[in-house]
Amino acid sequence: FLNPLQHASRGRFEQALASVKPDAGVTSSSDAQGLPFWWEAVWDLDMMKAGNPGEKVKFSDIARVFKSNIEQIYGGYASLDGCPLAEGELTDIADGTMFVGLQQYMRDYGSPYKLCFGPKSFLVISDPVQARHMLRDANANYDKGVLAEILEPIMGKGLIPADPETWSVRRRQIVPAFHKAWLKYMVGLFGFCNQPLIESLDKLVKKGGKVEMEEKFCSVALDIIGKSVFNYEFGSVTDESPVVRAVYSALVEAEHRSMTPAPYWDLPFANQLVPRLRKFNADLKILNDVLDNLISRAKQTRSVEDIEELEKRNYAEVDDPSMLRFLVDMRGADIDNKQLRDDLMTMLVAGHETTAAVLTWALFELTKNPACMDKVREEIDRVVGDREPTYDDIMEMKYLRLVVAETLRLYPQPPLLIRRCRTEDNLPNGGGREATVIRGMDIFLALYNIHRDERFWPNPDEFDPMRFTRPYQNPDVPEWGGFDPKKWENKLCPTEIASDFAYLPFGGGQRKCIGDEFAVLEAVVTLSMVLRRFEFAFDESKMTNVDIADHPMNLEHPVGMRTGATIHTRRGLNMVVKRREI
Ligand code: HEM
Repeated sequence: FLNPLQHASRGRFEQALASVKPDAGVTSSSDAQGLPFWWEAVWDLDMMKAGNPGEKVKFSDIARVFKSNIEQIYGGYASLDGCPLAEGELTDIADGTMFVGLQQYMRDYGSPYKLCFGPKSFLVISDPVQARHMLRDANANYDKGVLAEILEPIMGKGLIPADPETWSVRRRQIVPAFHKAWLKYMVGLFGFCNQPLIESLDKLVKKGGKVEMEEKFCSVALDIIGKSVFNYEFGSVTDESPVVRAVYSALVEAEHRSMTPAPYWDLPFANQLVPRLRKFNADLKILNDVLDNLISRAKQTRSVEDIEELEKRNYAEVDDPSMLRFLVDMRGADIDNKQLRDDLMTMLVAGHETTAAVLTWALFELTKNPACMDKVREEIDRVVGDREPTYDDIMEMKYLRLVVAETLRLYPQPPLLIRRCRTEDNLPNGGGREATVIRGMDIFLALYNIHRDERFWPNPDEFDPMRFTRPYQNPDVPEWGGFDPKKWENKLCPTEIASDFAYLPFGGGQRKCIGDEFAVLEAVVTLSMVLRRFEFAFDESKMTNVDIADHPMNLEHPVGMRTGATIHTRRGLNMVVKRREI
């Protein structure tokens, strides 16, 4: 449908424009960037089509889009939604550093702007008021769009990609699994799972001390998530089994897909013919077999209980404290095998690399900031010493929790959230401009941009964990409620509420991360155990000649590290480690 339209419309509309304004000065920002306006109409129609699967785009829609585009071009706007257009290079999305480019566009165009990659376009939102609207107030108007399509082969209908109907049933059943008694028990498990990491670092110290810490953190996070979610021992810190390789391969493919604009995996016979897809499918089978096995075993020993009873369990006496056990035992829970597997797979993917990324960046920032490192160590020495930390210790180590929070502000992983508009919606202006989001529009919510915007975070690029203890208001953005430390007083970490949606490492609103507390507890335990025992310095021999301050998230970074966003190309956090003298 769209191709002939593109060809036919090109000449006619350019002619039509010329006759209306024969020597018109260029008024549309899209024209100013060399994008012909008919493309915008095609994009807008393409959105509507995507938002309407199975339904034909009506003639009235086509007429409306073209009329509106012509009006808006002459009214000085660029596209149907009234947003300026930015033109992207496809390579920007393929190399995993797209969010750095998105920040530059935000400085040029504000929020929102429309980013066009060849035939595809995304509305990019970089404003807390608009984020609050989309994530919380008008959440029902949006779904996971492109993300759900990409993740479906791996996570099926797990919570992250789930459509709103599946999501509302599953979320209600999974939330109780993260109850307080379980989280407290998990803290002990985190300490236990960190012991092999300590031993492995000790061995490396004896061999000269060179270590790639991102890989180590990935391994410990995998061991933790395997044990806590389905009581499975990956043992990845000490070994690399075929199952561990299969997990990494599935993660790599998920990453790759999330940055590949063309869904080549959907092409006929691609799964049989493309070697990387054949490997991916084989790895996914290994993983699914393991999960299916664990699920059948858990179901064979099912002992049904009410949620209230399950939440009161004495975990010290429970054989299998895993989340799988809880979900299987819950009375009235939907325990369809496929759904359980999708949920477990989702936890595995969601809870592994994200935590590994925050650990990696925290160590990176602390190594760069010795004064912060000293403060962290003073706290760990005073509160925990050589013990394994408890839940109460973590509550007492406020500075270390703030270090984790500040790391998540500077390096949110994921750096953007993806949505698709289900019903036409109007965005408030906030600190940007009002816009109409048309049905089917794909959206990037650029967390990285919001987290590093000086209108919401003074000295935004500075690593300053104590910023979360200071209130902040900005009268220039009256719709934004500011940052209020009192609003997170009884929580583990600052929240989206305390920052009125300017701090969103775990998202916000109804689809907020379900594992946020789990992740912070895990990060604090791991950092406190590692930093108590070891000293780290950057491995100079691995550095490139690119200035450290230039591109903190760039591929050419001196330590070659990025967030887990592209595991397959990462070069890791190369360090020299030695035992700490206490
Ligand atoms: C530092 C670690 C983590 C970060 C930064 C993080 C970040 C996020 C973000 C930003 C979202 C919202 C996605 C969206 O709105 O599109 C999310 C959702 C989710 N996360 Fe996490 N996450 C982390 C750890 C975990 C852990 C440990 C688990 C599970 C054990 C987990 C499970 C989930 C699930 C199931 C969702 C989907 C929730 C829903 O849609 O209802 N995450 N996470």
